[in-house]
Amino acid sequence: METWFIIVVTLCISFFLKSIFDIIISSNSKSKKKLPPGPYTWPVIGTFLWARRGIIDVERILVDLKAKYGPMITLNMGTRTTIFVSSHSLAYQALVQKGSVFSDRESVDSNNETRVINSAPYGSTWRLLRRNLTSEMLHPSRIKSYSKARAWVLDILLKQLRGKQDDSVKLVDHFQYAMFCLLVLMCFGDKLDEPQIKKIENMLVKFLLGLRRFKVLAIFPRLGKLIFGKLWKEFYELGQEQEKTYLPLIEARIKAKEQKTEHGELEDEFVTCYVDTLLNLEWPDEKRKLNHREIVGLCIEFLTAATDTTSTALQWIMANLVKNPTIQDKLYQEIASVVGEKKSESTEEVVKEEDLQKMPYLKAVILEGLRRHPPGHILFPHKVTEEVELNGYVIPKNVTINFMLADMALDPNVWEDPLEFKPERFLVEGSDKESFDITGSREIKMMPFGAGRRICPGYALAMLHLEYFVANLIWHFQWNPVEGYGVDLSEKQEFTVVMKNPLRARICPRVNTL
Ligand code: HEM
Repeated sequence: METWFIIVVTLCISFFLKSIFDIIISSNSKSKKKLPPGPYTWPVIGTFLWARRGIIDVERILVDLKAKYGPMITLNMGTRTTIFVSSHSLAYQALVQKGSVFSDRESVDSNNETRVINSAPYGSTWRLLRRNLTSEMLHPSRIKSYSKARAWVLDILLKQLRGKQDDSVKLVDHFQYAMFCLLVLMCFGDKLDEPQIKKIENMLVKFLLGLRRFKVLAIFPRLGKLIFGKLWKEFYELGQEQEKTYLPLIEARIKAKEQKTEHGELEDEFVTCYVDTLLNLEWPDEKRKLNHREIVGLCIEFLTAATDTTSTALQWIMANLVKNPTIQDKLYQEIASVVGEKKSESTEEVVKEEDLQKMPYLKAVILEGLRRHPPGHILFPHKVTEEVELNGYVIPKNVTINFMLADMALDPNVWEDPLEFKPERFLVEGSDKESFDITGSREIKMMPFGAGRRICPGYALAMLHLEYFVANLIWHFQWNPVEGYGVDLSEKQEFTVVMKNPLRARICPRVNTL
């Protein structure tokens, strides 16, 4: 009896909220145009049901719904209306041609305490933080200044792999650790020891894995604290732990810089790190520098955005090379021909960064990996700055728009044999050159890094990391499947979409006699 009562009351509240919500949406809309079509979802109940589903689940449902409703679908997810776009040309119109309108984000924090690039609304805070990252950290000259750091990390990775040549090695753990070594150095400017890096890695992985559960706290921020007290406590404690770890690193950096400046010139080794750039930054409206908590938030964003995405992509690419020995062999031949040419000049047998430009097939392998297995399947949610029309439908200011990038990358109208791993598709016909515009500025065929004003600012760095590590992993080892344990390309949603059964491979050091 009690349960029935609760269900009936919930349905009534749901229905009431839905009606109110529909009225608000339609009265806010200035034009007579309609929202894109979509199935009916109950408010409140719908919110919880959708929040419990993973992205892969939602994606599957949407791919089915596409046949009925077309490339733009509206889902009423309880208190929020969400539009999903799965067409390349509509994504291009929205993100590139109408980029100034489609580049807003949902404000996740009403107190405006968390100021990070990804969740900043399209405006001055976003512009300041994004410009700082792109011009101070991701400028080609700064990226180049970290080449010694990349060589240091490559050495760590190769040593780890040489020492663990049994079949049971979970390779992604090594890829992830390597990315953390590199990005922690770029962030805090100090080579930390293994236990410190592992601590940061574990903390961040715990946070990322918890994100799906923590999502519910953001749906009803005030109520969430009361209803999900235990979850809130876990979230809060994790935040405290991160602050406790990062604050001393920031303070150590300030001290180290002061001491070096006191003793004259900063050393060659002293490459500007992300924390240095943030310490120099000032909020123009408030005329004050960033406080240390704000810097911690931006460091967490930097590490989150750059480590998990890249190690996930690296694992998918290596998995496809293990599965396709002919492709692996062709890639090895390309690397051998470039390194072979330089053999007389160099005694070290690593693939150097400057050699990568001469390897179009390598780039094609990386692009095919990102097409077939983009680490994120749906872009971070966008919003519009004002009501706008797209494809004859209205997009009101307060709805969320999701772009389904994985679905676009598998569209058989754009990609021949979309499920096949075929790097050749990225080589220009009749030549061995690769020329694909990953930014989508001329046309969008796939967009693993997004497109338009919110495009991933780290795409060039990510491509360099992938090319450098894949080239060296193939140059130093032959990668074979483990007997009785095939390469399984099933997916699983974590922070990114990862391999459900992580890659295991038999790796044999190569004797590179050129
Ligand atoms: C394979 C590696 C990577 C992939 C696949 C990837 C993908 C993406 C995607 C899909 C977005 C959302 C774009 C949008 O909303 O329209 C994004 C945003 C972002 N990425 Fe990446 N990313 C990668 C590596 C990196 C790296 C190395 C960095 C930094 C060093 C970085 C920093 C960011 C930031 C700060 C944003 C937010 C941009 C904004 O809202 O303006 N990412 N990334």
